[in-house]
Amino acid sequence: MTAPRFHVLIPCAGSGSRAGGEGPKQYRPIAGRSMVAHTLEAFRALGARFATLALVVAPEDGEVSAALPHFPAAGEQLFRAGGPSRAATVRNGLRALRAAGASPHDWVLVHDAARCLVTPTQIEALIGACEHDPVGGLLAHRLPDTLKVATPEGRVSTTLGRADKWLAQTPQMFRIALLLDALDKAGDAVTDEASAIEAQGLAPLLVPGSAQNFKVTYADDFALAEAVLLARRNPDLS
Ligand SMILES: Nc1ccn([C@@H]2O[C@H](COP(=O)(O)OP(=O)(O)OP(=O)(O)O)[C@@H](O)[C@H]2O)c(=O)n1
Ligand SMILES: C[C@](O)(CO)[C@H](O)COP(=O)(O)O
Repeated sequence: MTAPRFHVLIPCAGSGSRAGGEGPKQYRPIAGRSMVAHTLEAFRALGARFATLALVVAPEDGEVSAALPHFPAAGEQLFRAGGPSRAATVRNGLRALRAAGASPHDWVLVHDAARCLVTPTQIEALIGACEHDPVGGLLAHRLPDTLKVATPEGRVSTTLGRADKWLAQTPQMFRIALLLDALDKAGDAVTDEASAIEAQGLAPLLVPGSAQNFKVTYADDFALAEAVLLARRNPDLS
């Protein structure tokens, strides 16, 4: 069998409702460029590591060309195949990847457009930890805070032990055929790829990520993301 290749799939078809503001959050400027431009840059920095770098946007998307003027370049694909949920977007993107020539046995790294702080070092760490693993895995961050369970009235009902709790991040890396089959069976309720794999009775590998690889979700996350990106440009601040 030929060696598996690595593909990147970036779901970029969300509406960003929790972030508020005008238009989908992934196209809003952070530190001088669109959020998704920063996301893409982290993968482009790894050059020939990836056979395909694909972005999945909504069919009616009218902003991606302005947000990413030099996309798609060679080895890059724009799929106008976003769906109503993140899971649907990823499923449609995986099918488009297969139609574009990716093999069932190849690896795919699925990464949120909204995690614009991921670094090439973190991506390489995930690949290094997973490429010989029988299941695959995900970047994740050990829960740093005490974890409370709430009552419907907004009071604490109990406190959970945190030693075995991790925050799921992306990229999440699995074989294409395994992931597509798992997502087909899981439906739209799963919020990440690992959940679909878990539902098949498999145990994805947790690979330590970083608190900085957070998902820009709420309005005040933009300022934090911008501060981190600017600090990385200025080593005196980082
Ligand atoms: N139907 C969807 C929903 C989400 N996403 C993508 O999945 C990633 C993570 O989703 P998140 O940012 O949490 O979702 P949004 O839908 O953008 O935001 P919200 O849930 O606040 O509306 C983002 O890159 C988003 O663009 C997608 O491609 N298709
Ligand atoms: C995939 C993810 O980023 C892992 O934390 C997250 O589950 C996306 O979920 P959301 O419901 O779209 O925020």
